[in-house]
Parts: sequence; C-alpha cells; structure tokens
Amino acid sequence: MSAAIDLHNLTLTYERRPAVHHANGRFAAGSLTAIVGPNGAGKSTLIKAIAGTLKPAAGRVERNQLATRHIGYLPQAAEIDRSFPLSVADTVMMGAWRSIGAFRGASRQHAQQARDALEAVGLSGFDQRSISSLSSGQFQRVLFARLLLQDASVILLDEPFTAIDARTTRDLLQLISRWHGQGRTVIAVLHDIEQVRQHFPSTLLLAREIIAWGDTVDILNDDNLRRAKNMAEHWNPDAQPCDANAEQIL
Ligand SMILES: Nc1ncnc2c1ncn2[C@@H]1O[C@H](COP(=O)(O)OP(=O)(O)OP(=O)(O)O)[C@@H](O)[C@H]1O
Repeated sequence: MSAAIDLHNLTLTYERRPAVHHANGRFAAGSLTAIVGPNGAGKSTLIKAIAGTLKPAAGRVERNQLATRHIGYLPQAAEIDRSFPLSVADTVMMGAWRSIGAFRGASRQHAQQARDALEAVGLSGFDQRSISSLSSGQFQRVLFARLLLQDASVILLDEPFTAIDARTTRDLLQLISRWHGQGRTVIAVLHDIEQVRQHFPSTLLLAREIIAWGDTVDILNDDNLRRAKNMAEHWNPDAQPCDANAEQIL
C-alpha cells in the first residue's frame, strides 16, 4: 500500500520558462503532506509532474516502481469538465476503469463498489443523478468516491477544498485522514495554513524553489513564510532555466 516519491533535481518549465527549479527531496511512504506557497509558486505544476502528466525539463520524479494506476490524481476543479452527460455512478466507476477494461463494461461488483464508495462520502442514493446537477461540494464528494474505487497507493489532490462548503471539507478531511491511517501516501496542495497545521503532519513550502520541507510544526513559521513570499515576489518570469547540476533529459 505504501510508496515513497522522490524528487531528483527536478526542474519544470513551460515553453522553457522555469516554474519549479531544482527540487530535491522525498515524500516518505505513508506520509501526509501539504504543499503550500504563494500564488504562482509552482504547486500545481509540481503535482502534475508527480502525477506524470507533465514531463520534467530536467531531473526526475522517482516513483519507486509504482505503476501509474496506483497514483490517484484529483486536478483543480477548474480543470474538470462536468458538462459531459455522465451519471454519478459512471463517474465513480471510472476510478476502476483499469480493472473494468475499456470494452468489458462494469460488473455488478463494480456497481456495488461504486454504491459503497458513494455511501462512504455521504451520497447514498445519488448513483443515477447527472453530474451536471450536483453542487460543487457534492461533485467533490463524487470525485473522492472515484479515488476510493481506484484504491491508489499515492493520492494527489490539487486544492481539493477550494469553493467547497465547510461540512464537505470536514467530511473529506476525515477521508484523507483515513487514507493516511491505511498507509497511503497523500499529497495535497492547500492554501489554508490553519487547516494544514491541524490536519497535515508534513509540509513542503514552495516558491518556485523548495523553501522548506519537513514536519509542519517546524516549517510553518513566520520566517519561512516571509522567505516564500519574498522569493515569489522577486521571481523573474523571463529567467531561463539554469543548467547547474541539472540532468537534462529532454
Ligand atoms: N499551462 C501553462 N503554460 C504556461 N505557463 C503556465 C502554465 N501553467 C502554469 N504556468 C505558470 O507557471 C507558474 C506556476 O504556476 P502553478 O499553477 O503551478 O502555480 P500554483 O502555485 O499552483 O499557483 P496558484 O496557487 O495560484 O494556483 C505560474 O507563473 C504560471 O503562470
């Protein structure tokens, strides 16, 4: 169930402009980590690289023989199109598509698993609803149910509570804590520092470079937060990626 993720001198760019520079470190197997930092700090970019949807410009993400299907990735809500005419049950079952297969169709067992997952996120009886008819909070619960079906060892969440009501946030935080208790490695991009202090034992503070990474109680101090803010404010968006210590792979 557990898996570590290592960053080796990782540099991520968009059209050769660096968004994350020379990141090194390890998300320990079974750890629960918040990635925090100012706007534009590269948090989403880093999580995309860990998920494998963005290729590094230099360095690498070491997934320690973990297959992509063992990584569950929930992008920011803005990146998900829910105008698609899909039912809640079908959306949840997409979490198990690798075991269902592209052409075989879902079995009764998958349908039951989807109902169980919906019950676990407080949405019993919602299976036949269209996803376009759900509130933001309900839809986020559906996406967490989909992650439950995927049964991933590593779970990546990009701002999972943005524009989500307090009750849903509380319920989904409980689910995250359960995943952590089961030994899964969970990494979440978050903005609410108090929430991080209360629920996330580890923190990676990012401002294009890693400012600090370790136990949340040690990392989230005024000095580090000020350094992150300064670094983000003084970042030159037109800088070229520097090659120092880089292991160019593209
Ligand atoms: N698809 C893209 N093409 C070009 N530049 C991008 C792209 N996505 C992000 N960027 C740029 O990369 C930098 C890092 O963006 P990213 O979204 O990773 O930051 P973030 O820390 O997640 O920000 P926020 O907290 O505002 O969501 C920003 O300067 C952003 O404008």
